[in-house]
Amino acid sequence: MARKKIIAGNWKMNMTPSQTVELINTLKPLVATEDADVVFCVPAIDIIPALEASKGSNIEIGAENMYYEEKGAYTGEIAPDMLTDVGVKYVIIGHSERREYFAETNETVNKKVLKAFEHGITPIVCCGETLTQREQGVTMDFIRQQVKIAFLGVTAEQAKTAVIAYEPIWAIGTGKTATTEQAQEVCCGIRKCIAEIYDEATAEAIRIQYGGSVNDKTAPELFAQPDIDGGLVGGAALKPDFGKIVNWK
Ligand SMILES: O=C[C@H](O)COP(=O)(O)O
Repeated sequence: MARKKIIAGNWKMNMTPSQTVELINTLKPLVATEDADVVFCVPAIDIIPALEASKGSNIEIGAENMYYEEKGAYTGEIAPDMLTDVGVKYVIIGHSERREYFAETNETVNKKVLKAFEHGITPIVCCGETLTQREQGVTMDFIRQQVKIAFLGVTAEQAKTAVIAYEPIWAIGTGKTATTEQAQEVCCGIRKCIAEIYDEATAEAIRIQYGGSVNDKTAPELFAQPDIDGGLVGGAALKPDFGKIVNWK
């Protein structure tokens, strides 16, 4: 069974609501395709204008984060119901920037992943090693731990619909893309890890993205790899070139 590619933009903390509308109007015709799922993960305040602006297009809107409680005294957080109420289908969980600057751990990532599934939101679960870990030769050990904890308590049926984003931290926003071989090797390792946790059918179904300085030049070779099912794109998702990344073939 061929997996449909999923190409997502992670806008991070960029774009005001009015800039959001402008950017989506520019990108809408450029990202039109039936070959891939196209997702724009945007800051919370941009979600509603993004949904409005993308109406009638193939663009799905995702959130960049979500809390794992239903509601209550959690100042500044966004509840899953708030996302589903307006039509959000995806949420990025455990991005390395959330782990580094906002103290997210494998355990909070797991709670958020479970909560996302409970609400029918597809989590894009991020993992990835630091440069030191790569140099120490522990890349796969580290990532396997991240993935195993993130998926604790997740059923095989749920896992089949999940998205994992492999993002080597040293390649994020640095202009240093992992080589195609490095990216394929880790994505293949993640798929094997999913097969160990669940079974071959789940491993075959789950979609694994690569992220880290993806651009329109590197995307075609990366996305042609057998275990790379698309990308999670930061900087290049804010430019018209994102259209070329989406239509990489
Ligand atoms: O989530 C996206 C990644 O952090 C990649 O960002 P980048 O494409 O700007 O390196």
